[in-house]
Amino acid sequence: MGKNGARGRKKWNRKRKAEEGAEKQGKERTNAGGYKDGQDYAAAKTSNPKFEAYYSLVGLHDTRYDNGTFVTCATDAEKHAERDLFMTTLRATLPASFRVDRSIDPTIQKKILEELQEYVGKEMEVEIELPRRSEAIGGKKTCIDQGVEVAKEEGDEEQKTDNGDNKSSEAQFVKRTLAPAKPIPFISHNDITLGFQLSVDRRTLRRNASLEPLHSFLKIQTDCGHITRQETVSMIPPVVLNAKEGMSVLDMCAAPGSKTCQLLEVVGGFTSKTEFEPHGYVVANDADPKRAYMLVNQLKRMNSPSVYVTSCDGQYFPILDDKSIRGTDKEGMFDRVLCDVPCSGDGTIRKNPGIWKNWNQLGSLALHPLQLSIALRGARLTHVGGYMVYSTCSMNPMENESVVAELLRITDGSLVLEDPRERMEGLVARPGWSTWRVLREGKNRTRKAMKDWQKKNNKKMQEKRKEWEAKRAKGEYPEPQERSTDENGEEEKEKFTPSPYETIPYVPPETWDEDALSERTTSLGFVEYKNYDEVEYEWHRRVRRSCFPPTEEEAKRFELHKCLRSLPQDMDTGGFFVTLFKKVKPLSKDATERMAAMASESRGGVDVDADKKKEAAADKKEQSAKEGEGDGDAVMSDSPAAEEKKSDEKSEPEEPVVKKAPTGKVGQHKHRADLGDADFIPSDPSIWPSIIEQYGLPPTFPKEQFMVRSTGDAKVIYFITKSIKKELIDHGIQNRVTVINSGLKGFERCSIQENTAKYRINQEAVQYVVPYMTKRLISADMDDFYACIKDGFLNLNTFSDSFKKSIEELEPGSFVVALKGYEKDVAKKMYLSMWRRPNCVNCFVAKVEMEGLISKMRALGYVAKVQETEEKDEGAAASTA
Ligand SMILES: C[S@@+](CC[C@H](N)C(=O)[O-])C[C@H]1O[C@@H](n2cnc3c(N)ncnc32)[C@H](O)[C@@H]1O
Repeated sequence: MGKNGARGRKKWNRKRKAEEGAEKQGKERTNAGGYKDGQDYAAAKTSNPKFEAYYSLVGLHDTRYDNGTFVTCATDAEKHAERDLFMTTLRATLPASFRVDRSIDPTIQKKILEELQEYVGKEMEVEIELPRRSEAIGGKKTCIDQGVEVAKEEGDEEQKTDNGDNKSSEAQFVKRTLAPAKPIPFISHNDITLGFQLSVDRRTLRRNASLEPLHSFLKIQTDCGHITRQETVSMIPPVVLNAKEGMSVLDMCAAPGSKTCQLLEVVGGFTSKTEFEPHGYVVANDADPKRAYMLVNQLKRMNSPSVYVTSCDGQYFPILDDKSIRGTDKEGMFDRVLCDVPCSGDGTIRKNPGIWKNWNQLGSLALHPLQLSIALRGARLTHVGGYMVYSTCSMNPMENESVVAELLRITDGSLVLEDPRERMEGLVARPGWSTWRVLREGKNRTRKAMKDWQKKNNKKMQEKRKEWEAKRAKGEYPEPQERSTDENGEEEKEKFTPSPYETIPYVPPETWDEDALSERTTSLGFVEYKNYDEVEYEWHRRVRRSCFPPTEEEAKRFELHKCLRSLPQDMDTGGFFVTLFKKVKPLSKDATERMAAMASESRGGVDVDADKKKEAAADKKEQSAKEGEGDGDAVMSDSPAAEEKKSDEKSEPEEPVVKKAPTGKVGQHKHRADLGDADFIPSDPSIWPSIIEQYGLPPTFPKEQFMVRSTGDAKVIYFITKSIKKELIDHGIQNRVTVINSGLKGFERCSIQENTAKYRINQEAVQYVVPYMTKRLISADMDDFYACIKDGFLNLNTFSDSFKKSIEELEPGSFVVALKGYEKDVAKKMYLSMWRRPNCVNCFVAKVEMEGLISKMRALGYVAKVQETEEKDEGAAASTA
């Protein structure tokens, strides 16, 4: 592992730690620059000369939106306007957006949408706190000001107080009218729009007293899984993937999991009314086990058994295809594969202002091979006839079109691009590029080197800037500096010659003439290559052949215009890139070999070698021990080396068979039973007779689907869906990847149950047990059901006589209460896991689920008695007044 790789990993780790820390404390994310979401935007530098010069040269501002299509800018003025729009949008705060879960019960969904309309369907009068230091950067208004201005231009009087010279640290407020939320038409189901984009950012939503009712409504609905707060562009890849109920989906780089949730809502749905459990599933994988654990937390609120969370390097995700899986002999394991790969993320600059400071073109070049390798593995894992989506939140062609083009080149006709635009109403996305320029930064300046240099050159730099500003005021632009050379005529690498353009704010190009733009990038230390032959030998690992644009003939064949490329100004979002591939035939042997070679070459932030070496040693040991035994790994052939081994049993494989795909940090979390490599195994048969007897479960009860983790003392029994068990677990996936989590808790052992079985029913999977229960299941009307949804000991006298009587007939211990009329409605899940004590009962339901149940009851038309009385009192008071 090179020095840079290690440094890169450290940076990733720091970022992850910050995210995870925030997640733990229930706080929002902190970005690399140390700014919290929305915090102190005004203080963040929203300019970066290299970023701006690079994107101006590569042609980011060369197209504009005109009457529903994108056209090439014909004049410099049009390019200027495009650039201005781009920069202004990047400096404005990002509107908050969310979507309503499409899989929830239609009655509940309708009620949520009605309540939402009351909050966001009309203009809202709010008081907005202006940023404390809102002095404009480069003469522009600050983000918050602009965000509000978009909603409505009024109250300029009040605004002046803060936009002028006022640098007071007192909070200042202005009254504003916010525009209604914008529907996101392509986030819909059964012709009902389920996605919304607000006219305020998340920070304003959180901190504004007048928006508190909306904020707490969104919070409660989010906690109980009815609403997901997600960026608009992040919702696009799952829609493009077009998964259906019952399908198998692989999310290769899934954490923190917003897209996994979206996919799960679709595939985890029921295909028929007679089904007890969903047939489809999502395998959510992430190389970093810690992030995979974050994902598990995120998915908890969905209460879905249809997800299987794994942790392995996506480049090594095991290939288990077998004729018996889903009854097909076609290549591939999954109907749909999402490759939302790690990327430089410059499309997220609006919510991560630290990127302004840290943006670096070398990052994109470094990620290119890893992205390609993950996508190639994804292609191999996709069923013939299935679809794969490749997406990034980067605007850089090195991470986007160049990866797509190389993928098409390697797979040589197995993959074709499809254009999803037609079925995505309201989506504004530019065509992908068929050609682009390849540049690299001259030197990877570390932050420390930059700081040292700045310290050293501070005075000099200031003089230069003054000189340059004076020239700029006169309308003259300085000539680029001569590069300093040493006595041998070699460029002096350690001395940084300040570029006249390396100032903040960056000044837009005076002319869009290519030479002038090129001069700017050169002066900022970029080197441009016309073709791969020009790349210096020492740069071959960074600037790959695959970074270069396709030939004319290839470009015609590849149809890269079908890729979706959206810039922030197009829909007032972040920037994104999405491509839809259809797999039309199996990959060639050549492509499969390239895939294996690429994976072993790429380092991608995962110490693949260390694990492979360990595996190789273990394999050797095992192989010699098992000499003479059959090949136990036959079903799970993976690398070409393994396949070769099968076809030629006698020859030694050139590469050892990798048994378990490497993860980011194997072994770090072994102390946690819910992490690490604790597989799902069948439960001990001796526990079942008492459970069956206690809850009156019939012989049809699927005991084999109730499994335990292989470590620990099997305190919890998990419900695993039939398809996850049959298609993944029974096919040995656990031997090949670290399994983080799956299923829902079905039964939990308890010590206080004296007379009855030792296992109580857990609320998580109660809906998969209730349909089989013939004992200890009682029904309650709305009032009694509502009375049960409380913390602590509930006195039996709080219930109606008939319900009290049903409870009294039960022996102490675990039982379930079902809402009358909904006993068989598994999808609504109006069930409560309860505990009977001598004179009282307890409800074993988590607080967030309690809130969800109450909100479902409201949707079903229930008005709680207390609330009814309060409403009556309020009505009476109003009429007296
Ligand atoms: C862009 S994020 C994914 C975002 C996610 N799809 C979502 O919607 O929330 C990229 C993820 O890829 C993971 N990653 C990095 N290298 C990987 C690899 N080689 N294989 C699989 N995952 C990887 C990172 O840990 C990170 O969580």
